Amino acid sequence: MEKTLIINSGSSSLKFKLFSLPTEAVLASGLIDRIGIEDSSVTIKFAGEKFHKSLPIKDHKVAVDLLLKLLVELDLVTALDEITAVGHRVVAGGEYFDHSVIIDETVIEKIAELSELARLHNPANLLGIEVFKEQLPNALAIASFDTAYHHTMPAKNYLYSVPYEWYEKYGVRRYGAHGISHEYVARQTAALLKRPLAELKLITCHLGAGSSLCAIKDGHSFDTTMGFTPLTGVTMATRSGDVDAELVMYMMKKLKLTDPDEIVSLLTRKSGLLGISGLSSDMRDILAAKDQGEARAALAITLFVKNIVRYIGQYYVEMQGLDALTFTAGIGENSPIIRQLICDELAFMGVKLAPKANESGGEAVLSTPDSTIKVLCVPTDEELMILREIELIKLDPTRGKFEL
Ligand SMILES: Nc1ncnc2c1ncn2[C@@H]1O[C@H](COP(=O)(O)OP(=O)(O)O)[C@@H](O)[C@H]1O
Ligand SMILES: CC(=O)OP(=O)(O)O
Ligand SMILES: [Mg+2]
Repeated sequence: MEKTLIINSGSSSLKFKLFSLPTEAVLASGLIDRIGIEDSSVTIKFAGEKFHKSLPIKDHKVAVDLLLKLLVELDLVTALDEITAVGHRVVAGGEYFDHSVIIDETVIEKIAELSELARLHNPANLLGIEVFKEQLPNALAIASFDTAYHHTMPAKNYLYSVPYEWYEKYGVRRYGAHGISHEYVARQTAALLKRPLAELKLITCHLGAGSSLCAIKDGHSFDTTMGFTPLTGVTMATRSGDVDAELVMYMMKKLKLTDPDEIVSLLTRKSGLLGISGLSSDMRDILAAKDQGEARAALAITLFVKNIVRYIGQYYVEMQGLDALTFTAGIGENSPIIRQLICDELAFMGVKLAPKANESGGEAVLSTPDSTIKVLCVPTDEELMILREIELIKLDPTRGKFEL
């Protein structure tokens, strides 16, 4: 049987799905969770069974090695070379990549070159690419980019108000991220609402360790909260979201930092929910701490919600209307309380959640029939999107060609 493996390295996790083609049946799916923090674990579901183990997973290298080992140990493959194609999610594709490509040396070089634009992700993505290339030299390997979906944004939304030459010479612009997820979620939203996607004004809220919102109009990405890098936009697990560029210089002086990487690292790894709460980067821990009366956990949640609502307001005006708001990713899919807190701020606009539907989650409409804007939950499936890219490239390999 021909097996296709899709690898999705997020900032806090490594997810994978093993598919059989042409049926697209999921043979196994797994999550290596809380990479680099306490209580990390691996969970793999296959053939009605569930394998779960808690173990320290300090970085993505350990996670990839563990995945390779478990694929064989759990008999998900008898030999690795049963896997004839591998799809990798890559976060930063910059101006180079507006579609999925077959991975070759030039593609690898460009992904490495773009590492500065996604420091938590591209190095981890490359690691997965290199390990699987070594283990499966004959398998078709493709890369699907988070940024590709946002290539449709108009200049007014992707340009910063900085000297235009910075864009022309250095590619300084908003690239966004999570595009594979936003696209999937938008399609599912239209399907659930039984309306053509092109007619809908949507905001998809991808709320995970990394979080971003996307305004979708005329069936395409119109605006998004992440920018030149995935550091900006809303409050994230360890990322600051939007800050004033001047505070970077100011804090470098105050903290006597000489290397700019150090301050970016503090904004990337020590800020967000972790920075505000001083407790954890994981929303599950923050919610539990809030229930225990921890004031800074409550404050972290308030900031998280406020920043999301601020962008919903912005996109409502930019699109001149809104048909639906869809929640996805780790927090968006699994936290009724966060969905409720966000929708409470929109109650004045006539947004109403149906409590039972919100509690149940899953792929569903969560709002009441009289809500002015539909609210939905759609569990994301970045892996299925990447699989579909592989299927298209197999049918027509010219689709996956990368030319500079
Ligand atoms: N039941 C839950 N309630 C609240 N937050 C959750 C829940 N389950 C997972 N999360 C959050 O989802 C985050 C991971 O989201 P995910 O989209 O998988 O992350 P990644 O950005 O690594 O792809 C975790 O950091 C955690 O904060
Ligand atoms: C781009 C990004 O932040 O991805 P993730 O949420 O998977 O970390
Ligand atoms: Mg993710």
